[in-house]
Amino acid sequence: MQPSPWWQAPTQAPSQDALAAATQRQSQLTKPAGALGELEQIALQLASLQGRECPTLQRPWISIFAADHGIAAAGVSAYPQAVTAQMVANFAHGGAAICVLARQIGAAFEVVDVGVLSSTAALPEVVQAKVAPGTANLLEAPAMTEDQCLAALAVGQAAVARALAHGADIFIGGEMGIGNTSSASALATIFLNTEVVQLVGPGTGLDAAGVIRKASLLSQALQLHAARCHTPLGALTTLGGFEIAALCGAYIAAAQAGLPVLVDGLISSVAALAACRLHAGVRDWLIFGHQSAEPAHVRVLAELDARPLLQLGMRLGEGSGAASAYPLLQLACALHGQMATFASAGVSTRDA
Ligand SMILES: Cc1cc2ncn([C@H]3O[C@H](COP(=O)(O)O)[C@@H](O)[C@H]3O)c2cc1C
Ligand SMILES: O=C(O)c1cccnc1
Repeated sequence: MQPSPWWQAPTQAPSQDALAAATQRQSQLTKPAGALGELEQIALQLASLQGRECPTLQRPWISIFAADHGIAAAGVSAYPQAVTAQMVANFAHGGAAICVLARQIGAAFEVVDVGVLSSTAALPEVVQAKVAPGTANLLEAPAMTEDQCLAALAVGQAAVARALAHGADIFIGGEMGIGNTSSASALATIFLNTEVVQLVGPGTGLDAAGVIRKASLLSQALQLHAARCHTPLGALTTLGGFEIAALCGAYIAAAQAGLPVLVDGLISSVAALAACRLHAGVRDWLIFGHQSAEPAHVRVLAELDARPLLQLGMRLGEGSGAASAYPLLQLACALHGQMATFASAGVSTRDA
């Protein structure tokens, strides 16, 4: 008998005792019950994930997974495929939006080549983990083989191991891959059991005609591959990108290690949905940073029963929405841990 794969191993269980203690504490803080809204919920979730009444966050970690997509050859992006590798260099040199955000929030930052078409080996800052130089064009063939998909999942697992070795207390995954809104929309179509035209959007900035063409191409690809997409792993293998599979593997590994995850936009959320379909225990460990302007995101978030913290009209990826939401998590922890109680401050309670 084959041993079970690592990604099926148990995830950690959030602490119900810590949740109860944090809920009790929150009821005593000097504010009307519920008045801090989602910040209260975030503090409670983090308490249950960290197993203590008063959670803190000090060491955020960001891994950006970069990979190319064969379907980019069909002109489904507003930008050329070469931008993937060019942006990897930009990440390595600290010039991308996520690099600025990482510095602002004091996050450790790495970029991982999990499948960029050209070599990134000349950039010493880039973690070399290339599964293959880009996926196949899913208009013609499955994006990857199952072995490649498993290898990409393991690239995410290895990133979480580096985060843990660093002492990270929250994991942010990001992605870079021209064409990956196509891959993500196709995957979401399968996971949401809907029509691709309901989900497809402009990505980097297609015009209306471009979006219609993208939907039509993806609809063809989904017809071609329908028989392969009946299992979560089959769908991920057939329609995914290497960076999406790596994010998926990272989310599973984080949940197994008890490391909270802050999820980014559409592409990251599709990877999170794939992770939850592969392993339902992942969901407890996910916090959702923002709702992207890419139209499919709101649907994917609803499927995950997620309430994102921010809605800023961002549609970048790279982990940027998650990194932007991180300061709110810190504020939630500070409020929860530092506010006075009704008793300590001598403030009358509601029923007094
Ligand atoms: C300069 C530049 C920087 C980016 N950073 C993230 N993306 C984002 O855009 C891509 C997905 O959109 P589509 O499917 O339309 O290609 C991904 O690489 C994503 O991370 C970028 C895109 C560009 C052009
Ligand atoms: O929401 C995202 O992750 C996103 C949207 C558009 C382009 N790239 C990423």
